[in-house]
Amino acid sequence: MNSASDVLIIGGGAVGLAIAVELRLRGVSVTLLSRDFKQAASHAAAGMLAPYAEHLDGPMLDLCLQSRALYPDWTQKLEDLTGQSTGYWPCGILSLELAIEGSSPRQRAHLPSPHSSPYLDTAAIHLAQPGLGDRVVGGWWYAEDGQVDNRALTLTLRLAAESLGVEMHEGVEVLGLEQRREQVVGVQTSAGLWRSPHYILATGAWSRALLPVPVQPRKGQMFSVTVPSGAMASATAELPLQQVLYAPGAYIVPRRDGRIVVGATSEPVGFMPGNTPAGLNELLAGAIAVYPALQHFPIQETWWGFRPATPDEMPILGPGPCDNLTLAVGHYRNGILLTPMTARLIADWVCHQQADPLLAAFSWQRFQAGAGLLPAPVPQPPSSQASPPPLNSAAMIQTATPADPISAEVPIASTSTPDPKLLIIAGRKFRSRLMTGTGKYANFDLMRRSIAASGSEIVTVAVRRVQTNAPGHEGLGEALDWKTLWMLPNTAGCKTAEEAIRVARLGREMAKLLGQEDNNFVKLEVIPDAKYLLPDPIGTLQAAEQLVKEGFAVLPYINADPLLAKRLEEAGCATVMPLGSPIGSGQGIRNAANIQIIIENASVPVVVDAGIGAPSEAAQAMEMGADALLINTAIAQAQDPVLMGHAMGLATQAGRLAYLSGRIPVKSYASASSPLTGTVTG
Ligand SMILES: Cc1cc2nc3c(=O)[nH]c(=O)nc-3n(C[C@H](O)[C@H](O)[C@H](O)COP(=O)(O)OP(=O)(O)OC[C@H]3O[C@@H](n4cnc5c(N)ncnc54)[C@H](O)[C@@H]3O)c2cc1C
Ligand SMILES: CC(=O)[C@@H](O)[C@H](O)COP(=O)(O)O
Repeated sequence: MNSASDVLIIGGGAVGLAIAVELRLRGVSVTLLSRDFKQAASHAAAGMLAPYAEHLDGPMLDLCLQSRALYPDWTQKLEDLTGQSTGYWPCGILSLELAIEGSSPRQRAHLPSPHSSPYLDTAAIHLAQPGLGDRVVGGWWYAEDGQVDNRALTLTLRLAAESLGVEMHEGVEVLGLEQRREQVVGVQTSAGLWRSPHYILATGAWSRALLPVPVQPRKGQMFSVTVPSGAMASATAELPLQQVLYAPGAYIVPRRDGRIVVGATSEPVGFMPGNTPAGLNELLAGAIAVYPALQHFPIQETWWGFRPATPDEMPILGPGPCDNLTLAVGHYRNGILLTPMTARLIADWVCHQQADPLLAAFSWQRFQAGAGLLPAPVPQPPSSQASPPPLNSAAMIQTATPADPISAEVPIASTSTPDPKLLIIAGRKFRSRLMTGTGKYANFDLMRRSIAASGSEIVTVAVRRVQTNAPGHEGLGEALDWKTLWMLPNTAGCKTAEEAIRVARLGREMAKLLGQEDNNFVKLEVIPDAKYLLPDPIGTLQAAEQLVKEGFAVLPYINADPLLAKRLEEAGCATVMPLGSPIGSGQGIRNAANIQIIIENASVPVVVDAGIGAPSEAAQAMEMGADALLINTAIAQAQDPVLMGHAMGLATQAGRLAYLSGRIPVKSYASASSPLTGTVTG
């Protein structure tokens, strides 16, 4: 076992390194473990310091402005410590407005300036920056924004950390945090167990592997060119670009050493590595439109990186869910800019347990409760009308009252960490992870009470059957309270992509008519096969691509095919919904291995849909790491649907909590529960 210093930092990107330096300067001993410096977003970034050009607002703007203000002294201090340049350059940023192709540039209206920065019209902007393309019709001059050479900065931070005596271990991967009650008691790593009094998580886009924080990778591709000597302004041998050009299609960041860095795509493709022709094409076209001379500059390098994105695009900073765990993750697009302020705030917290008021807006707990939630997430004990069989109440997990729904996520007697993560689909937040159906119920009253008992917030409705008043569906649209439930129109009954697209559009209208104006969700089912009700993968992909283009949040029902799931995710689907076994079969999870692969690779929520027959199977899917479930037949056709709804709701929660807790490994042999040594003989 390795005994670390006062503080153990996990992650050696700019954020982890800067915190290490700041803590050492305050006399704290620090160990830093990092898997791979080269994979860090800090290495891949463009290094813009752009709170204005990025159009930030609220507490995020405050944080970024304070961080930008720290940059001159902070970089000077690092340069004094190491003798190395950070490439900090307060060069200003020109944020450009482009005419839409085909429209008259003169007719293009511009947005008001967000920070009373000067707007430059067409003539002024071409004067301010010679060589701009014809499509540039104006823009804002943000004199206080600038840049730092992020690679030079991270190198300088590493040298500073080393020279200050930070114990750094590059190439060490942290595999898991060992938690006991509200304490981290150690970290399991590729180089053994480490213990420390305090831990800081600074693992960027990879944070979710260690803690269930809502951080997702958002890939960005980049390239760089070098300015050829012939392109220097001849009289002065000056570089042709002296400021950052920030445009909708691409940004262009000239470095002082003659490189020009161009970025960046923004792709929700998980951790898929590599530059792609489409990505580079997008950047090349965007950059050449802004600054045409660039098309003749030799390409120097192409690369990519993963931004750590949170649902609200703000970082997660400050105390974590354990007493001795501090979080500094999720800096998304502005982590280089936010590095000095993050280091200062985190060091204040660790050294003095002093939380700057600004930190409140960046707490991990903001994802636990609050805005955007529908109000009925708790599985409700069945009402007296449901005539439940006698239950041993002492054996039941207690649930909270409806007035306290969030606490019901955790069994009351438990000391485990509550699930900090909401289910987020297409930006909409839900507390319940169980979706339910509306078919096959004996009557609407039973349906309403079963859904309420399950705690489900998302309820799917077969658009075609409602529209045609199919048996059991007459008046179904009006039978549920859509003020408290979120409608998921589905395309059941559609055999082809074309039909499904048509029905999805009808579903959107139906949701509107029933009061959900902003509901763009559709559960996409393309099912040509009546016997097994298996979905058509090709038709599903085709329909999904079209519906995504039309602005739908598409939740496709699929066989558990990992490659198809990835293709659908790449096409922009909001979830993937692999079936456990055929619809209504009650066979449970018959394809666990493939569902596991889908879960491991998905960056969108994975909803296990269809075939679940019993609560143990619901729990099984959630224990595997599914984000949510959809269950219809097992509830609607149970002998007591209301009671079964309740059971399924609890099983979904139990499975989720078990997944978050981390189950013990399966072993071939027994291991005694009490010590084998030191026992009394006789
Ligand atoms: C293409 C691109 C352009 C960008 N441009 C800008 C910009 O212009 N301006 C700006 O301010 N920001 C920009 N960003 C965002 C910025 O780069 C990030 O927000 C910031 O670098 C995050 O820093 P970090 O230290 O938190 O994470 P990272 O730099 O990603 O570092 C995380 C480190 O943790 C390590 N790690 C992860 N898991 C483990 C584990 N289990 N065990 C051990 N080590 C682990 C990783 O190996 C990595 O070294 C850009 C990002 C990208 C990808
Ligand atoms: C209602 C619905 O969408 C079903 O088609 C879904 O697939 C659930 O399947 P089970 O009825 O097997 O739970």
